[in-house]
Amino acid sequence: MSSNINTKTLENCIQWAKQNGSFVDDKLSFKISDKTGIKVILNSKIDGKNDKDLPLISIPKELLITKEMAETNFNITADVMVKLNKQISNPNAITQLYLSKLKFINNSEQFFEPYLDILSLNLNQPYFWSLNELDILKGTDLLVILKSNLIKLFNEWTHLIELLSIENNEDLTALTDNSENIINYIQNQMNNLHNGNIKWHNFIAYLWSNCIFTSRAFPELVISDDKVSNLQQAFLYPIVDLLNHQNGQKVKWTYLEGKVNFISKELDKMGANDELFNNYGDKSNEELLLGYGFVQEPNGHDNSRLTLRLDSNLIQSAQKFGMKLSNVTENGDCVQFIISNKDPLPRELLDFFSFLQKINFEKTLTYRSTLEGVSELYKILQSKVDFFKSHSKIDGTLPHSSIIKQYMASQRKLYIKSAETLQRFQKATIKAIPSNEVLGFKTIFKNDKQFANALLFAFGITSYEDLIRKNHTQQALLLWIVRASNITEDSKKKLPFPIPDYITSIFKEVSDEIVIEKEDVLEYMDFYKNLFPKLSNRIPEVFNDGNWGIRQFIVADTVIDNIVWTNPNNQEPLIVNRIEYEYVF
Ligand SMILES: C[S@@+](CC[C@H](N)C(=O)[O-])C[C@H]1O[C@@H](n2cnc3c(N)ncnc32)[C@H](O)[C@@H]1O
Repeated sequence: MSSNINTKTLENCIQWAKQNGSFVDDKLSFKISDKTGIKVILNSKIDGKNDKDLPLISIPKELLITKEMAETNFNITADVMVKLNKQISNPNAITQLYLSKLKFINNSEQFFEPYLDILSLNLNQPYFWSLNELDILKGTDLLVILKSNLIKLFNEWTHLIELLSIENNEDLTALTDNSENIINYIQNQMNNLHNGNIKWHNFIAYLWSNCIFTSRAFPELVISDDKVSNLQQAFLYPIVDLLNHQNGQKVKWTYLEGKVNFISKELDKMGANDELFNNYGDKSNEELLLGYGFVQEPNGHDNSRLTLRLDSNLIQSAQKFGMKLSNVTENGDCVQFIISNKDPLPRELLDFFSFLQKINFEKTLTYRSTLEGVSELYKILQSKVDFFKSHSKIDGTLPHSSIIKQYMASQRKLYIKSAETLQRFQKATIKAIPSNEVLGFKTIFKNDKQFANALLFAFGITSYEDLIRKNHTQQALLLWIVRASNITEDSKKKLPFPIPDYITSIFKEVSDEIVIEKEDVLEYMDFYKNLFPKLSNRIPEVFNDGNWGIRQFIVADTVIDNIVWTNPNNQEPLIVNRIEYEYVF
């Protein structure tokens, strides 16, 4: 973390806290590091505190920066308060504005000055990244959320200064609801911000305050029991906010006799020079990056949003069909699924993709629609893996290149995990189909010798593998489906293998319902003329037994749409009965 803080400002802040009634364990030292800014280190092992819940740091309430103080400072009347609550949903808005006032009005008499001095002007959240760096985020949800947060924050600030009748000298009308303009404004203000050369009521000051809050504030609930109506309401907690975060750390924040205490339950495992950590909560890398400007790797709490933009009618019909869709965007044309380390392949996502592949003949989700959905979903997950891979190859000299790379790598890892889980799901689903409800084309080729031999003449293929290699599977499948449709009770008995009844009955069903247009016939003409009457003349025992007219092939094609799924791993078509799919994972 780049920082404009030095050892002296840090030391002043600790002294200020101690002189004003704080307790800081003697065995804690405060250091500044290049990577993570200020951090807290153990000088030596701390005994006797772990089991007894004895605090390492205790801060009197007077040193906290709270909403109550902000309201007193701005003289908020009951009338304004009602309007504030109505127009601004962020319960910390007024406290953030108060923090800007404290930080950017130069006043060395100010009680909080030693604390304000350790709040860096140089923050790492992506809002402050260069245009080149933001450009790399194009196509990620991170950038979408960053932009929408900026729009919300700008509106919040506009309402706030209007309601409090604060005069602002900037003309920022062009920034309303325009994230590009807000981003350009931030870029133009960066130097001024870093030099502290801004007015406390400017939007850039408010953005800074907001980022200080998201990265350092503690929930008000710690100090006010159940009096807080909004769980997001927060306060600044000097000294304890110098602790960095590590996932999984066992810590406690307590409030006793007017002091807020920090307790660590990790001391037994720690010794001299170990860093003492806080725990900011179970956060994904996206939340950490936007809120705090860093990511954790590995991060068991990581997740990614898979956003699909679709026709809103389709989303509605999925819901009507009974699909559970927890995240549909307000305008109804986007649906989102959370891919997480704990659940890399949500059931909701699998079912939704099965629904998307369902055809009208299917009244339920079937094994076929589910497997077809798996194939489509796999392509999307793979394209995500490729996207995050190509986006991690970036210019290493950019100031935040290493954070960006870590973020892209962690997103990629999630999608790899999701795609691998999907492969396992596909295997399990194929295995779960009852054996009498599925027939693989490889088995057909092996059992129906007469047909397999006929293919040698039709396409010059010598084996099943040759058929796949020469890409004649679809044509061979069409021929075989027509053959199956021509099997009569009599000819059935002569075959050395059984043809499942569902194939013939679905063929009949499609044949009865299908309406064939002239265009359909034209589409099949070339294929048909290439093979017939050549095949019926040469191998009449196969291709002249029953009806081999062109209509049969048009029907067979629809039958394939109904009951065939081709495994993309080995190109084998599976003919699956139209039965309801059961989740087996
Ligand atoms: C509450 S402050 C902690 C003290 C902070 N290091 C400072 O210099 O004041 C939170 C900020 O510390 C940094 N930070 C905390 N934990 C970190 C971690 N595990 N890795 C990298 N940076 C971290 C981030 O910049 C974050 O916004």
